[in-house]
Amino acid sequence: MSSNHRGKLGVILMNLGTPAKPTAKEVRRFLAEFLGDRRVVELPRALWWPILYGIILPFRAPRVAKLYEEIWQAEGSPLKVITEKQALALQSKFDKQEVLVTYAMTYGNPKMEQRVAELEAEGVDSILVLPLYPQYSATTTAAIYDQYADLISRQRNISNVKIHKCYFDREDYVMALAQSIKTHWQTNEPPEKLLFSFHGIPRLFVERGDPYEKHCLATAEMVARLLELDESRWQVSFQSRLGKAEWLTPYTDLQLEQWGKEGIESVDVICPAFSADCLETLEEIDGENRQIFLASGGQRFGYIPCLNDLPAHTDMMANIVNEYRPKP
Ligand SMILES: C=CC1=C(C)c2cc3[nH]c(cc4nc(cc5[nH]c(cc1n2)c(C)c5CCC(=O)O)C(CCC(=O)O)=C4C)c(C)c3C=C
Ligand SMILES: [Fe+2]
Ligand SMILES: [Fe+2]
Repeated sequence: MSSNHRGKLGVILMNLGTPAKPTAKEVRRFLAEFLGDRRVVELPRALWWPILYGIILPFRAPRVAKLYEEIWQAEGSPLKVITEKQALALQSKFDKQEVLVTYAMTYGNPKMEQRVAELEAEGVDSILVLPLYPQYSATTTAAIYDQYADLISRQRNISNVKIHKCYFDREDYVMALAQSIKTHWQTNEPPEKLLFSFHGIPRLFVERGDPYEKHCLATAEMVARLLELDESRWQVSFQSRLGKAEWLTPYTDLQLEQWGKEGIESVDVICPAFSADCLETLEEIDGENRQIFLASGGQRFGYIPCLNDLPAHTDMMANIVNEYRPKP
């Protein structure tokens, strides 16, 4: 190795995963893997398996498959299509001899283990796993750490992997969000209310120590401050709850319904916990929740897309990558 050799870094962008096809069979396969993870559902297995296999999978898979069908693109599920674009955009920032970028999914394919093996075969000296979850939660980010722990538990000479835990308060991340909102307001009149809708998690997880809620509130506050928004103009809410237990509140759908009924005419919704548009944003927010707001009296509903492959998002990822590059 020459004295100025920095070492070749592999980068794996990681997101949650998505079904391979919008069919009941593939959605069932995906949900079984995802909802079978103890990080996602903590109930004792003896209690959870009968509910999952007896009720949730048989009823939810065909229903959710139809929703996936509505958003499916020619190249596949939006989450996967966008993650591929993000990896390509990030790769374009680096010489492949120095930084090699790929992506993986926690559930479904491609898996982290496969990508680590591919990158090692390409001769990388170390690997950065970048979970594309700005706000840390045990339900998402820790599941990635578990997969890494499982991988190295089967290795003698363990892979040289670092994982970037979270980036909810990075200046370049909150600036990218603020900029995307400003851009939206250049072509759409700013609304009466801006709603920051984050994916929910059960309240009990937060009570047991998950910092996710704090991270979400911090992100929203930083963005609102950058936009110089008065407190009365913005609000945080949580979406996508599942089951009967209490999740983080206020719930996005109920908040929008209440605003519609109270005479709020215009709302914009942004979903900062999602780094790529997916079922939960395109169908649940831009579809279902739009209808809820309009049906309860609202007049104008705007959806501000995720950061996806926006240049500011790619720049932020490149900044994180540079922080992990070995010094020359
Ligand atoms: C117990 C259930 C769930 C927890 C906890 C949860 C946390 C969580 N999820 C995301 C990001 C995404 N979730 C997505 C889909 C999705 N999420 C759940 C359940 C929980 N999520 C389900 C059952 C599904 C599948 C769809 C459905 O059946 O409703 C996705 C999108 C996948 C796609 O294919 O488009 C993402 C992304 C976060 C960030 C999070 C906690 C912080
Ligand atoms: Fe989810
Ligand atoms: Fe949903």
